[in-house]
Amino acid sequence: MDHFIYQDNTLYAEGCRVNDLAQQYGTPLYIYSRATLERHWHAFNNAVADHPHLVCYAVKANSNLAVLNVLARLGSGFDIVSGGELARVIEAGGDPAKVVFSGVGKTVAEMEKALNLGIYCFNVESSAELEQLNDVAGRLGKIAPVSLRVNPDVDAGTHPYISTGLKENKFGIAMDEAEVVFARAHALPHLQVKGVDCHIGSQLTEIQPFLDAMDRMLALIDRLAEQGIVIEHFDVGGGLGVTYDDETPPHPDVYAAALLARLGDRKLKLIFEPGRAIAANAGIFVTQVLYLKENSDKRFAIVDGAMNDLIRPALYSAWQNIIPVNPRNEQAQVFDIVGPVCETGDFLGKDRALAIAAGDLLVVRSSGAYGFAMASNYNTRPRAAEVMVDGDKAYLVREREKLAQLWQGEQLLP
Ligand SMILES: Cc1ncc(COP(=O)(O)O)c(C=O)c1O
Ligand SMILES: N[C@@H](CCCC[NH3+])C(=O)O
Repeated sequence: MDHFIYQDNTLYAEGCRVNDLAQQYGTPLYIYSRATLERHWHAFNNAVADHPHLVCYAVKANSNLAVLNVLARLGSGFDIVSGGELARVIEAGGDPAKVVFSGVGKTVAEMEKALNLGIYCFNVESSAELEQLNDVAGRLGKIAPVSLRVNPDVDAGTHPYISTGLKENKFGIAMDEAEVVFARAHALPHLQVKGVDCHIGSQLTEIQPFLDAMDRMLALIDRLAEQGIVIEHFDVGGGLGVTYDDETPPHPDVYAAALLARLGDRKLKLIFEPGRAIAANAGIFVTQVLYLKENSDKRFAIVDGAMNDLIRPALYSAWQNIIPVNPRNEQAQVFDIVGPVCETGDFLGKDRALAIAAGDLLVVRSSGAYGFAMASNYNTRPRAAEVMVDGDKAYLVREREKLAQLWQGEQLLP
């Protein structure tokens, strides 16, 4: 069930009118639906049913504290990639014992913090990181739980910028080195080998690449067992795609069933790191049309939201649906929806057929993941406010930045 639907010619976010939220909090504005976040998380968690597992929401997709808090209350785990994300998970009430720490560049300070909090596992991405983690753990008198992220060299069939599982990508340990690095991890005194991890990319709409990666990982796990290295969990990463346009990604039930079938009778605990599948369609981005403008071959709608707020169209040529909050019963015309930022790449959508006038509100759908999380202050624009709706209530979960806040900590020369 969609929680962003029209009633009486006006768009609602759950029980709240988007017009009212835009009026109250101003635009550009992100709106998230608690019910959708919960439904998506349960869809994942229920898909794996009673097989031992942990759903670790990928915080990078949307790290708003209220979003994290909604998921923490469901008992979610979290996949983090920085000390900042770890701090936010803790602030939001997340359980550090359900945190996995991914990323190719963990610093000593981040390792210390995570060890002191007692996270579930470090997903280690190189031999150098492994040695560093062993040293840090030894210094703190701790044993670091580790999983090695192995690069399976499979083509995820997604945008090259968000494909991570090919051998030319910077992520993970090469398959042909994996056994040597596992043996080293096993031998190091301040590490405990727990798992094998892989993540092959984002916005995957087919199951096959996941299964190809899994087959390679399971073969590795079997070879490790022969060497006496017992693996407790297999972290399948994130990457399950969503529908932005006409994509038909597998439902979590189908995806999980396919993975479980591949597992056979192995007793491995499964860890999932979904980000987009939970957050993308739980959020919308609301922007107001400032001006309409026409030149000899293009019609533009200049809106108050821009690439600094939502960079996916500019960065990946990503297509996200753009709809009016109050549809007009008039002839549609074709517009490029562009922001005020001084870049030709500053567009939210191109060639969209819409009936609109200055002052109208537009919604960019599927903006809950990699929307606000990738926002910047480019062109010294304050970042948008964020609102969470819960039935007919709405909560401001992050204020719009004020210009003065942008200058916090900045100084003139003496
Ligand atoms: C290690 C890791 N885990 C999980 C994710 C989340 O991916 P997605 O949002 O596609 O589920 C990412 C991002 O691609 C990632 O790099
Ligand atoms: N930011 C990307 C996804 C990257 C996933 C992070 N590993 C997107 O918006 O599609």
